[in-house]
Amino acid sequence: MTLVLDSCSYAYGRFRRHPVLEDFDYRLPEGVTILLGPNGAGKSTLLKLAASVTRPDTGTITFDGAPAGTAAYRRVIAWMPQDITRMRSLTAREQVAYVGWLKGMSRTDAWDQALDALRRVELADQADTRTSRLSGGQLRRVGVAAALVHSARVLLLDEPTAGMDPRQRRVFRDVLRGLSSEVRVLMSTHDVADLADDADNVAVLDSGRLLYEGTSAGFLAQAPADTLPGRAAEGAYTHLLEGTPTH
Ligand SMILES: Nc1ncnc2c1ncn2[C@@H]1O[C@H](COP(=O)(O)OP(=O)(O)OP(=O)(O)O)[C@@H](O)[C@H]1O
Repeated sequence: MTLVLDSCSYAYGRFRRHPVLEDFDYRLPEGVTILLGPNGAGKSTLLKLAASVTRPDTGTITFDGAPAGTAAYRRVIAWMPQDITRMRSLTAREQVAYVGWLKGMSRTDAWDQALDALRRVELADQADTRTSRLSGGQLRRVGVAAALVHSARVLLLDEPTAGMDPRQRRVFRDVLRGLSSEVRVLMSTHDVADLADDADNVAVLDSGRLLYEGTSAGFLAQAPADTLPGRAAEGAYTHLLEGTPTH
């Protein structure tokens, strides 16, 4: 029972001849999977397709048989976009509750769970602050809270730790560790070293192709023998990219 992309292709409007993803197959494994890849590799596009905010040109996306775009699918999938919108007149709690309501929660549940989700990312003290007044890092925590509010089965997080200070990164990692084992996470990041150790799985995307997909241990084992201690994740990532003709 998971998120499955089957033979998906997608190209942006004016660039039909250059699809970002072509005949792309992916099955989200259990646990936390980090999605790595250089700028422009297609990570955000993949996450947007999986979140059903964008439809593939061809191919299918399903969760437990429910097609992307249906209410049943949207209810179990949470998405944190790379650029979180500041809903100007809304407070942090209202913005998180609004996402919960859009996902089918009752107003009361969404309101209650919003505060709980803000607590989990240590932002409860800013619950009544308008999102237009929050810092960039605080806004990302609102984004994480919004992904947590409706108890989704799959969290799709686009660079969730970008702009967070080191303490908040740690809080975020604790949030990941505290998730139920039934929740699967796919999150893009450029923080290879930070997260490869915490993730169960790693996927490396380059020019719309998966260069690696497997366990974190298998990923770290890709590092060349002369990699400096503590640099295995960076070594593995660089090695995988350098092994392709485009780099
Ligand atoms: N709205 C858009 N219109 C046209 N092309 C786009 C659009 N968004 C992304 N692209 C192109 O699609 C490709 C993949 O972009 P995408 O944002 O998915 O990459 P990414 O791996 O998330 O990159 P980054 O690490 O910089 O966030 C890039 O070539 C990008 O220029």
